[in-house]
Amino acid sequence: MGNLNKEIRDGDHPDITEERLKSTFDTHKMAAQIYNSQRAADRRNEITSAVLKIPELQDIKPLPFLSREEKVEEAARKIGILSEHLYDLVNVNDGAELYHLNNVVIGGEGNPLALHGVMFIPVLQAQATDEQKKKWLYRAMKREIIGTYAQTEMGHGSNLRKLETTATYDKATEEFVLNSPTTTSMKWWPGNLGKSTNYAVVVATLIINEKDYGPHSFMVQLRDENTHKPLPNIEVGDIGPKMAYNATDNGFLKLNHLRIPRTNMLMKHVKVEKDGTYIKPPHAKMSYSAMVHVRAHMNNTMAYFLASSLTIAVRYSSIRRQGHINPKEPEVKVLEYQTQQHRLFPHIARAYAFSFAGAETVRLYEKVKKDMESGETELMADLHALTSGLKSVVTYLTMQGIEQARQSCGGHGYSMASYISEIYGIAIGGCTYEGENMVMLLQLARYLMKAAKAVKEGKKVEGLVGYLSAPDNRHSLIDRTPEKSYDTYLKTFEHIARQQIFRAFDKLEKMLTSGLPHSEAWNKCSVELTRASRLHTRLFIAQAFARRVHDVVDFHIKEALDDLLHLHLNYELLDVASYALEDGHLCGEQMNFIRSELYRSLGKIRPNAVSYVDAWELSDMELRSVLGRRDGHVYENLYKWAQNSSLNRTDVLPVFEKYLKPLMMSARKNSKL
Ligand SMILES: CC/C=C\C/C=C\C/C=C\C/C=C\C/C=C\C/C=C\CCCCC(=O)SCCNC(=O)CCNC(=O)[C@H](O)C(C)(C)COP(=O)(O)OP(=O)(O)OC[C@H]1O[C@@H](n2cnc3c(N)ncnc32)[C@H](O)[C@@H]1OP(=O)(O)O
Ligand SMILES: Cc1cc2nc3c(=O)[nH]c(=O)nc-3n(C[C@H](O)[C@H](O)[C@H](O)COP(=O)(O)OP(=O)(O)OC[C@H]3O[C@@H](n4cnc5c(N)ncnc54)[C@H](O)[C@@H]3O)c2cc1C
Repeated sequence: MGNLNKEIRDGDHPDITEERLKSTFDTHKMAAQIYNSQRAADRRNEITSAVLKIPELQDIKPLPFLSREEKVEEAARKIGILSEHLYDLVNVNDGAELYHLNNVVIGGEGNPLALHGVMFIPVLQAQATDEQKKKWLYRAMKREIIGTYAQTEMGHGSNLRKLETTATYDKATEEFVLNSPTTTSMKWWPGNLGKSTNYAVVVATLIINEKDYGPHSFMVQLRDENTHKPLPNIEVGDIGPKMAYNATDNGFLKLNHLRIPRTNMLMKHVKVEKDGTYIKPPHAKMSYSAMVHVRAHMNNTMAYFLASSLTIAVRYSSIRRQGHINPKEPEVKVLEYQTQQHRLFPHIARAYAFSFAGAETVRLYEKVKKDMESGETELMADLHALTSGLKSVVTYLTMQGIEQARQSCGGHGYSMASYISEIYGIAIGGCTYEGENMVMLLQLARYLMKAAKAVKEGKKVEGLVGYLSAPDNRHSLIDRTPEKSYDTYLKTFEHIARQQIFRAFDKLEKMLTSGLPHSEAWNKCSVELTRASRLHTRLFIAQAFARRVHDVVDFHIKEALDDLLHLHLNYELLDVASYALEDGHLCGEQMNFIRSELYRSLGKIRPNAVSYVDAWELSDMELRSVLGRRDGHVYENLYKWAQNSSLNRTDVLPVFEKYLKPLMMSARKNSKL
């Protein structure tokens, strides 16, 4: 039998090899859990190996040394080369393969086709008629045209019903007139809108006979297909540098009474007839499908960002030696410190948890997508509630985890050589895009309040909120849990979520009964409501993790995942325990039990720490991190990396002659006086 950890190679740093030799599980088999099948895990590695053989696809230099213009150009250059090799490298119908190829070759900072694949094609697939698909979708798939999804405006992103861009139907010419009447009505933010795309699905408020029908989707050609010049009545450009994503040209768009044919409205589910008759869709929110698509996939992309930063931090922590635990022994790896373990290991568990919750979400999303094709919309509300909560909780916890990973690398974590700050910048965009987190938590809260009302009225609720009708114990039995049975833990999470959901519900009801209008009462309860949404979502994540561990067959993988789950449940419970202490569901003694289980878990995870992150099988090319190098040879490569700095091109910079020398000369002269 070979090594269980598949990353071991001759010549690696002995400290990291020592870690890998301790692995109790096969890291490639674990990758099959993370990526949902052995085949998917194999394909990732095959794609990486194939990419490594194509010299033109390698980074010209480390990305942090590129200017914004160079980043945009470099991403576009690679997209060009990739298109020559695409069909040899991946199955183009497999989103996960495409996503992986993008991460390896280009990375997370963006590329000219990012929104084309993530939103433009999905919105056409879901909302275009067959005729419209023939006209645009197939051309888009062949990349004859490049598009984006232009919804957010300078003045409105969250509140779609107040979008100011109008699409007014002109019956006489059978056209829509698209107009941005104010500065705040300009589209502002859409990815790749600024410079790369020549088409966009524009979301605008539909007006027929002066009646407002709310947001609808329209296909708009922005630029000439040959010259790429903006078409008449269109102003378009880049919105400038951002915290991260700077290889992406997020853009603005002003439409000046632009006329488009009636048939450019996406009409699979909703229609405007020639005479202006409006035929409503089977479900009012069907046109929100592109957002739900991204939200459903965000658990996995966030898990990936979190796992990337943890891979960097854990590998580095295994070669970084500083300080002593036993003064008679050599300096220890910083990974030996309990504080370092507590800082990193719970986030490793979260990355796994998000990936497992993500797999369940994508399954539900695929089902709802299929249902919608035949006009069936029953599960749309469930999916919207689930993805709204997960999107918010997962992005927020990912942000926390990445920042802990950065800090755990000390000073070198702050250098772009770690690349963690870039990953952080990219990931935290997710707290905002696809629905600002608070706004989305409040969407889930609407669903939870409906369920709570039903339960109060004596009705039985099922599915994701089924636990609200289930029997509850007055006191948690957590310290009477047999090993490897997590039922009592999950019951405690259920109790906490249930209590908070009913607390918010009762508060809201009381205000409504006192005569407060619903929207005001809602606002006054909104902090409690968002807490309810978070706790419900964290319960779902814990349940999804437990369901996955339950289903695993391989003994060693199951055991390793079980250790992570144990850590996860204890850590997360401590984080939310105040809710259960308030009503005596948990007592002080049980808190001590949870804490001691948590510390025991850290020790259990420690020998496998490097293997848990190695199992994500993130290559050096995609990590783009000196600290996270697979071989552990960090220090000599940090020095090499710094040589890329343009400041090192000459020994003396012109600023010396210009500013520093006069400053010092004058100081010296003055001190002689
Ligand atoms: C590992 C990965 C493998 C493969 C990857 C494969 C593919 C990759 C796919 C995705 C990639 C993932 C990540 C991306 C990576 C990089 C990201 C790059 C770019 C980022 C792109 C970002 C793009 C954007 O940001 S687009 C703009 C997004 N904007 C928003 O989200 C706006 C938020 N606001 C809203 O959504 C709405 O305004 C609202 C929902 C808040 C309110 O809507 P509305 O005003 O219409 O509400 P009401 O009329 O009051 O109605 C409320 C009722 O409607 C129900 N509702 C709302 N929405 C839905 C829905 N979608 N479905 C069902 N029901 C819905 C709601 O529940 C209310 O119902 P109730 O009964 O009345 O309570
Ligand atoms: C990296 C990035 C990429 C993006 N890409 C795209 C894209 O491709 N296409 C596109 O169309 N858009 C895109 N966007 C825009 C993005 O979708 C919006 O910025 C996002 O939906 C938030 O809306 P907003 O900016 O209006 O926030 P605001 O709503 O102005 O948020 C400001 C504050 O107000 C609060 N708030 C607002 N409404 C409520 C409420 N009802 N209740 C309680 N609190 C509230 C929020 O919680 C927040 O704290 C992108 C944004 C980013 C950062």
